[in-house]
Amino acid sequence: MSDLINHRIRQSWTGDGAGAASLPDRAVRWLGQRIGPVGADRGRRADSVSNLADSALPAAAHEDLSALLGAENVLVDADERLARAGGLSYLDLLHRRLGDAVVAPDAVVLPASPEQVQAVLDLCVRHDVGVVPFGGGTSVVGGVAALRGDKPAVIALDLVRLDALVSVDEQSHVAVLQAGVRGPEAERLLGEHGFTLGHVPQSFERATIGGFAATRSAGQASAGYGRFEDMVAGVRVATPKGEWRLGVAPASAAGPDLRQLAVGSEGALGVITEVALRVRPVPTERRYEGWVVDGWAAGAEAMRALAQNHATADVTRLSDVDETAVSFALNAGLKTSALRAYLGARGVKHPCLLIVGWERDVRARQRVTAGVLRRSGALRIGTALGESWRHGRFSGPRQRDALLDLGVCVETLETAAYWSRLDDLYDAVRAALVASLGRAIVMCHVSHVYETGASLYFTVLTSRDDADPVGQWQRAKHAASEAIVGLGTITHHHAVGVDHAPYLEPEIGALGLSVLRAVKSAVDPTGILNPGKLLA
Ligand SMILES: Cc1cc2nc3c(=O)[nH]c(=O)nc-3n(C[C@H](O)[C@H](O)[C@H](O)COP(=O)(O)OP(=O)(O)OC[C@H]3O[C@@H](n4cnc5c(N)ncnc54)[C@H](O)[C@@H]3O)c2cc1C
Repeated sequence: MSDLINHRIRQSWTGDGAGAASLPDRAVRWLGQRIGPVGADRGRRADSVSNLADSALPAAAHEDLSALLGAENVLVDADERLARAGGLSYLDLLHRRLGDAVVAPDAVVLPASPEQVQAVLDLCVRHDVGVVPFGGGTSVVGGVAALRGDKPAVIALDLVRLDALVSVDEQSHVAVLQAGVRGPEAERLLGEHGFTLGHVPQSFERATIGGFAATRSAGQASAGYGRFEDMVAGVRVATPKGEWRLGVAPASAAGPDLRQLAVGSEGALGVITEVALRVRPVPTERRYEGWVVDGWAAGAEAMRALAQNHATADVTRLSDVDETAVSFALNAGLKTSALRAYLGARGVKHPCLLIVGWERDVRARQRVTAGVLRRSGALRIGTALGESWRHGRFSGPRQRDALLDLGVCVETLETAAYWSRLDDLYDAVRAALVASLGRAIVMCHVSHVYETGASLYFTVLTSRDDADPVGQWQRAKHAASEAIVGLGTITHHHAVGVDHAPYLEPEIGALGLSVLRAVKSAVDPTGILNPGKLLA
């Protein structure tokens, strides 16, 4: 099939462009001055995709899957296959925008229960068909790429129909959700019982419970609610060797915690069908504040002081000088010139924005946090800035679409390190990106803090190199990854997928890798699960 007109293909966060943000003219001009040519004529979207191969799903497998799930839940038409052809990284979106050939799964399969997921796996073992577990498809590391490995065909096992709240143990504060429930629906279902998960990554609107667990996701409020793995009390996992259920008590000394083999398994060790989660009462009050600190080093010290004095807010976040400047420049709603004047009058030369937000025990905790921040030299700007951040907290992906439309290469990468290495890591990654990209804005924030260290989340904006747009980002990403090795982790929350697989061994060692391979061969001896991910 060639030159297929396809409206389902995901060229953006919003898919068809509805709901996409647009950037004010002055922001576009400001960007052009900083990174070179940008403009409406540079972000063309293809309305066609070339060379989508016909489905290679063997007829016998198709028949068996249809008998199991009903023909309407085994989709082989191009639209459905293209809609699951990869995730949402810059390169994923770029390939589709440019109309490049895409690799799509041979079929999309929609089981409706954990039992059906298990039966699909059994069937795929018999027919030797690869399986890509597909949640919200928001992976930015190639986690849902339709790779076949040594298999003749691969299906996307979309968990969208596993959309139920299974149970709520109100006494223990544990709820069981099926894997395909998306972030907002999880909050709605739990909210009916007076609970919240408090897991709000920027991909919240689309990503799923199963995807959060499979990638060790971290939400914007991780300082208060924990990373997703901290919330996981138990898992139900389908594997080619049968079902695995783990998690019978809040804590256990019965050997290594095998739940952690499912959490972060990225679809390579099993399909997570249900997750038991620690939940908390819905907050009755919230307060978000903006603070400013002078310079990145002072900001990082303030974050460390908060973490080590147990004074973090539920959201605790620091932007570096460049990210602060960009958010002032791109955010038309903020009265940024007045703010700059105020900061100048207070002697702040290199403003770095700090956002802190509390969702329980607000008054008492706010006093503790504020005390540490003041001692760290930070200035409170007020709740307007904090609330403005809270309201725009999910708008990043829409702004990314608007930037892609202008021909901007925009991508993010993340890592984490101990406090003693954080500055070195920050400098090394920045230097690698700038050396590779030339004229670029490289900005960073800390949004996940621990007593022992913090994450670093870099965002890069540069004018797209039309002669070699893919190579432009691949070289920069490689340079940044090389800079990370030895100083921090190759991924703090985006997971390994395809993109980080070459860097797994330097991080966990050859022995670590062989332990993971041994586990894989125990649960998936013929290697049908997510070929080429995690363990490339
Ligand atoms: C704009 C944007 C912002 C983001 N912000 C954040 C953020 O703030 N924090 C964060 O942690 N991540 C973030 N991400 C990354 C991504 O959203 C997370 O990795 C998320 O956890 C993936 O969930 P998903 O349901 O979309 O999974 P998918 O993308 O569908 O899958 C991700 C991986 O998990 C596997 N998988 C999915 N479901 C299952 C299952 N049920 N069983 C077994 N394996 C499964 C897939 O095979 C794949 O390898 C962001 C991504 C984007 C595009």
